[in-house]
This record gives sequence, C-alpha cells and structure tokens, in this order.
Amino acid sequence: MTEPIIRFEKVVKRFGDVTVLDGLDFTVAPGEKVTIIGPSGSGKSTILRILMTLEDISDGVVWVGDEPLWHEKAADGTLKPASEAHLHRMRTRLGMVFQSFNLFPHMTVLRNITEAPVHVLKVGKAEARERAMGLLDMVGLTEHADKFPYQLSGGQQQRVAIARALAMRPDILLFDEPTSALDPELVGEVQEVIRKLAEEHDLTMLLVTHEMRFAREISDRVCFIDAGAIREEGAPEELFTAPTEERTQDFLRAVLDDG
Ligand SMILES: Nc1ncnc2c1ncn2[C@@H]1O[C@H](COP(=O)(O)OP(=O)(O)OP(=O)(O)O)[C@@H](O)[C@H]1O
Repeated sequence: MTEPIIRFEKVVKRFGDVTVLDGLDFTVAPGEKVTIIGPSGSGKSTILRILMTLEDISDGVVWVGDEPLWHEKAADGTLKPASEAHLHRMRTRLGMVFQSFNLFPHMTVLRNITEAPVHVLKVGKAEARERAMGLLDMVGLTEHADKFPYQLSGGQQQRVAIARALAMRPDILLFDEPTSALDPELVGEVQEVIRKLAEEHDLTMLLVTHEMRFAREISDRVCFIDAGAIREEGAPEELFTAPTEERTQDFLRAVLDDG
C-alpha cells in the first residue's frame, strides 16, 4: 500500500477546557480527494487549520509525507516541537482556499497570484507571471488579470484564490467551505473549477463542505466527523446511500431534508 501523504495520529486539539479533536486518527493517500462532512462545531475546519499550521495541536502527531508537521525529528530519532523554520518549510507543501477568499485587497489579481511564488519560493518575476497567466486561463479569468479584487464578483474572487493557492505548486490543497460565502448563482462556477481540478490533477485534495451533492460528485472518500472523531467513512455512493451509523443517518437526514 502507498504511504499516506497526510496522517493524524491520536491528535488532540483543545481550546481551553473544550476538546475539539479527541484522539483523531485520519489518513489521506497521495492524490486522494477526501471530503469531511459533519455538524457545525464538530472540528472540520480545525483539521484543515492544523494542516495549514494556523492552529497547533495539543497532543498526538501529524505527518505530511514522511515528516512530522508540528514536530521535528531530533538526532536520537525522538520528536521535539517544531521550530518556526520547520513549520515555514512544511507550509509550502500545502495550499488552502478559505470561505472568505482572503485575497490581498490592494494588489491586482495577477500580483495576488505571483506574490508568494516570487517572495517565498524565489521564482523569477517573468516565470511567476507566466505561470499565473496559465492558472488564470485555467480558472477562466485571463481578462481580469489587472483588476483589483473589489472589481470582481465573489465567484471570480474565489477562482483567483484557487489560482493563487495552485501557484505555490502544493502537494496538498485544502478547501474550507469554498462556496458557502457565495451568492447561490455563483456557487456553480467555483464548483466547476474544483471539479475540473479533482478530475485532471493528481493533487491531494481535502475539502470541508456543507454541499452534499458536490461532496458526492468529487470525492473518492467521504468522512463523517462528529464531536472530534471520524464516526464513519467510505466511498460517497456507500456513505450517502447506506450509512451504517445512526449519527451519520441522522445528520444526512437533516441536511438532505434541508437542501
Ligand atoms: N480559536 C478558537 N478558540 C476557541 N474555540 C475555538 C477556536 N476555533 C474553533 N473553536 C471551537 O472549536 C469547535 C470546532 O470548530 P470548527 O471550526 O473546527 O468546527 P466546524 O466543524 O468546522 O464547524 P462549522 O461547520 O460550523 O464551520 C467549535 O466549538 C468552535 O467554537
């Protein structure tokens, strides 16, 4: 079996007295497209934020490839807390697309995409620009390269955010409810870009979404998480049509009735 590219080993995350992840074990294979679903507050975004190094962990180990994310291997093989330099290096392997786009408002679309490759990866400006134009073509926005974010619709901004994440050539792309801040008529164009990415790239994708139909379409595997642990997981056609756990059944009944 291929080694996982993401591995959570008994990961605990506490915020004060509240335990959000309670000994989470979770793996993702290279190139796999995995969706995390579950009730509000169950810890879905926290999983992505830990991977993006935006939240630390209280216990356990997170592995990205064969390296620990929040730890470093000491000379004697034991794990010690990661240095800022280690986190910085590991972070470049992952990209994240947020619910609220988070584009740099004072930069053009093109500059939003070239900024990190030029300053973090030290890619030459001409090459970064060429790559950015290729990515803008992929998300259907070449003619908007010189605009500022406020001149674009939410759907267009989110497509720029996807291009910006891809410009770093990450191994893993994280999506945190990428369409839930959009007006309903703009959801389709963003889903279309993500669907195309899922179909055409061997990128590992981890998606948190409340859009069950979309989760079903693009995922190799769906994980149902509740109270900080995975309660059930499987291929979308199994999990959505024949969930075995009562909590999964209740959750799906509630959200599918809603939609
Ligand atoms: N920085 C923080 N400080 C304190 N509590 C936090 C913090 N971030 C998240 N939490 C709490 O952790 C729990 C899990 O949050 P998380 O955002 O991971 O849930 P979620 O499953 O993504 O929910 P939703 O679907 O509503 O976005 C929630 O109870 C939340 O209030």
